[in-house]
Amino acid sequence: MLAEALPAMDALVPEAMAADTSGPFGANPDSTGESAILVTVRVRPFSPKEMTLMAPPTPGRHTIGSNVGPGTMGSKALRKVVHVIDDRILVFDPPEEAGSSRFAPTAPPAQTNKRHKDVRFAFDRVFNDDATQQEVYLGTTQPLIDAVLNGFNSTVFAYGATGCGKTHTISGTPTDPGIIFLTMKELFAKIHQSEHERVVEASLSYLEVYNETIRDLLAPPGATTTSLALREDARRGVVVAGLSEHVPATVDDVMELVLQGNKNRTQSPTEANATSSRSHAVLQIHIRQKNRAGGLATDVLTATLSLIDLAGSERASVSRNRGDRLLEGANINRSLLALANCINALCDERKKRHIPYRDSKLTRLLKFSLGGNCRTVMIVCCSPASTYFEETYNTLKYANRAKNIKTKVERNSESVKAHVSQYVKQIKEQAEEIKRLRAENTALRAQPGGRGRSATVAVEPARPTATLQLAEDIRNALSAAFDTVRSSEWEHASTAVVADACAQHLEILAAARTALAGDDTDGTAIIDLRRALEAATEQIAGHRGQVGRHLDHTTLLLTRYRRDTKRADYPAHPTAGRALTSDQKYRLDLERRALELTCANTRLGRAFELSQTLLAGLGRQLSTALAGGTRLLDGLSQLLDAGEADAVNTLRTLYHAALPDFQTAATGLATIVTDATAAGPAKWQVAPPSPSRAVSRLLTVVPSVVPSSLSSGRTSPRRGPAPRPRAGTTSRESLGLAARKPSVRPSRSASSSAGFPGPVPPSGSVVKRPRGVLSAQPSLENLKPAKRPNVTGPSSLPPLPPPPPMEVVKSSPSTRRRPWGVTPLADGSPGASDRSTTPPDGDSGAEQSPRHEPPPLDALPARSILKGQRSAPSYTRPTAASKSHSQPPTASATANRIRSGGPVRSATARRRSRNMFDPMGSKPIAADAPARNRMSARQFLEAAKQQGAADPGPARPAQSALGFRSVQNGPSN
Ligand SMILES: Nc1ncnc2c1ncn2[C@@H]1O[C@H](COP(=O)(O)OP(=O)(O)OP(=O)(O)O)[C@@H](O)[C@H]1O
Repeated sequence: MLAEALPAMDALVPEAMAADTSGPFGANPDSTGESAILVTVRVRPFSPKEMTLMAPPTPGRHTIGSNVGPGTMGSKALRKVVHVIDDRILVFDPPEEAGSSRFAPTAPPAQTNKRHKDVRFAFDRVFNDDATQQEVYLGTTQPLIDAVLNGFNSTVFAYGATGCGKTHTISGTPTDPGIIFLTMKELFAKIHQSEHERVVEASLSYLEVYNETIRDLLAPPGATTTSLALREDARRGVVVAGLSEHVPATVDDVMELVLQGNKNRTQSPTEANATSSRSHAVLQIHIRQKNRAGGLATDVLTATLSLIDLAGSERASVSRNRGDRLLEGANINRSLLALANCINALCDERKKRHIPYRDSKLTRLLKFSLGGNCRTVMIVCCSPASTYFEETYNTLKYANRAKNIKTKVERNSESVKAHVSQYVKQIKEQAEEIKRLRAENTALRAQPGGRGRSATVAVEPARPTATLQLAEDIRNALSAAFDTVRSSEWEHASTAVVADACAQHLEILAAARTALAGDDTDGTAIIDLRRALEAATEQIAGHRGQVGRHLDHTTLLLTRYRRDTKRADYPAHPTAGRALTSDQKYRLDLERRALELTCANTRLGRAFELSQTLLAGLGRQLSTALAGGTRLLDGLSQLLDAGEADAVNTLRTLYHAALPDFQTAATGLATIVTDATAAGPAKWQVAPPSPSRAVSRLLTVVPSVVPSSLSSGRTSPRRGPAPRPRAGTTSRESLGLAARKPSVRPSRSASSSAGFPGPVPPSGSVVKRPRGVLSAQPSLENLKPAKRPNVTGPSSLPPLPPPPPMEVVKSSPSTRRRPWGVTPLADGSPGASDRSTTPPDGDSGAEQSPRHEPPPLDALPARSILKGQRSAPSYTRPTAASKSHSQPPTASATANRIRSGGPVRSATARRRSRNMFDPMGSKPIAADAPARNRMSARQFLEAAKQQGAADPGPARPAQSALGFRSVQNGPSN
């Protein structure tokens, strides 16, 4: 009859309610990761007390307790206010007769004046009073177990008025266990099943919220149990500080802990419920799992399953509580009201911006279950009796509202990159386990009948030799299958490591390319560098493609081989199940486990070995990069030695752009070497290579290359115009540095036709940089013009002749000559200007400045020019006294030291700079490269000679060997 009435009932259900019933488990997230809270209702049977107030008893009706007698009908007569229609729909307070007529259409309608609410509710699942614990478990919590094992947080909470069956549903009784036990049983069974593939760690905590304080229900003896603090953690959500965590090994351990916690839970008899829970109890199981087979990066899945038994709401008038009970009741009601407010706000788009979670401890605890990353199931418990009329109605209303709450579900997966030292640890652990398993197996083999095994395994009568043979065959098949797997895994692991390295390489190159992208494109060397970088990127991308394909292939092979191992195992054998003794099965299990571990170990070993090799390779690459960097620095310092203003400005920019890359490379190198060192010796597999000598050497020089200001928030280089010379100093022009304004870049043809800009030092002279240029190395902002005597005001000065990039003094080793305009201080360091200083040879005729007189060109060895002040006599080398208030070493000196690995330049470095003027020094110079890059020292001198002879005029634009033009404008009026 009920079934006949159903279509009619369906038609009566409002659309809005019916719409939410799609799919029994709305807890599954949709494509946006949103998951509606699954709301289920459980109607408990009438209690014996309620039964006594009811009449007449319905035959076959379920009651709580078996010795319930028929009740009497009177003024206090109870009626049933909740009618379950089907597993989705219930009706609250239908008119008794109308309700009856609905269920029994043939019955005549009775007359009644009483108004009934007659509200129909649709939920994701409705359990009638005859539903068993198992049914409730299957319909609510069971689907969450897979979710938890897949890394999704999940919560189940029971909600309802006092005495409506929340504790019964969540905890149950020893004879009729509830959701906690059933969940744990299945969870642990699943963990056990996957133990060969995954390492699963389960821990458990149990707390109660009593009178707005949080107490640990499983606190170790002596530990404080009261008032634990709640904290919010961005990663783990809400965390209770100081809560004890327990690691149960079996489901029995879990039950023992839960029972112990329940004993500690605050429970008191009330008018409404003899075993009323006076607190909200929260049991949390934290699962953390990762694959046994370690790879380069291991995915770690974490999830928390919370099972919550809320305290029930109660009306003081009904419960007639006094004293402590009254206070408890008030607190319970307050927190449940806060919960109801949160539910309201979560369902109301206008209020969604502020959810009042902070109003109670309970709502703070449930914050992520209601509005966060969690799949949530709400079990609403209600009594069918009319004594609970208001409570049940309110409960159902809130439950109906809660259906609209959506949580955002995300998988808690984090990828943990395996450190080389982790491989070592894992390999060691697994090697020990293999050893132990093999030893156990051997011991078992040595004892026919398997009597040596643990007492838990029953001793079975010896089987005929045929079964022994069968076991042996299976064992051989297993070994063979695992051998294939092992070699395949070996290859797979290698490919995976290479693929990973490729990806990292590409990342590094991409970063370098981005860094270069913003550079001054006029520097040909930079353009070439960028091209080289792009070519390398393409090459590696191609390589990665190949490796990727290979990886796919090895993955396929591996899957196939692993399937073969399963086939070789004894459960797959048609007769093995019956023929083998449990001892034999046990041994085969051991064998399989040992083989699995051997495979994993081989794979790890391979990954470790390859990682080490790649790290060493990367170290080498970085050291090459650093060496390239030092050559770049060297080139820059040479250009700076040339003292041309445009070159200085451009190079300053380039130089500062290069420094951060340099620092990154240096830091990367340091990390690699630290990693390689930290890995420690892995004697049984491969010894980690010690950092190469080159790498160590580079490490020692890195700090001197990267200015300390960079590592501690570098002050940004001055990129604007150079500081104006202070009054009393000579203008830039007078120092031979070009004015900034007319920074016209030369065309290529102009640059090739232009020659050496200024005079060349005479034979037997050494070239000295004007004091102040590169005075503090390597940051160019320290570049200041040397102080010159303030001869006249700028406006009265006639145009100056082109200034020399370097100052020249005689290079007689015995004679220490001061450069023009520089007087050594008493301590021997270069000092103030001194016009009275005897000018160098050949300077005597110069009216304005003797230093402008070109010395005989051919007298100067090319090396002297190219090396600048490096070959200067002791003047440039500071004395002990000057070192003490020390200038940092010059850029070229540092670069030189890095390049040569010490204070002495290598023969190669000297030869290179003698033969070819390649400021970047990092690439072979192509035959068709621009002339400025191909100019040898000899050509350089020739050009300079011609230029010097052809046009010594003072106002000629100067052109450096790199093509940067220094425009000599003369003082402006
Ligand atoms: N489905 C059911 N089947 C049999 N007995 C039930 C069922 N639900 C509840 N009971 C019984 O009803 C009584 C009250 O239930 P329970 O203690 O679980 O209520 P509660 O909602 O937890 O109350 P409180 O909020 O006060 O703790 C208990 O004796 C319990 O065994």
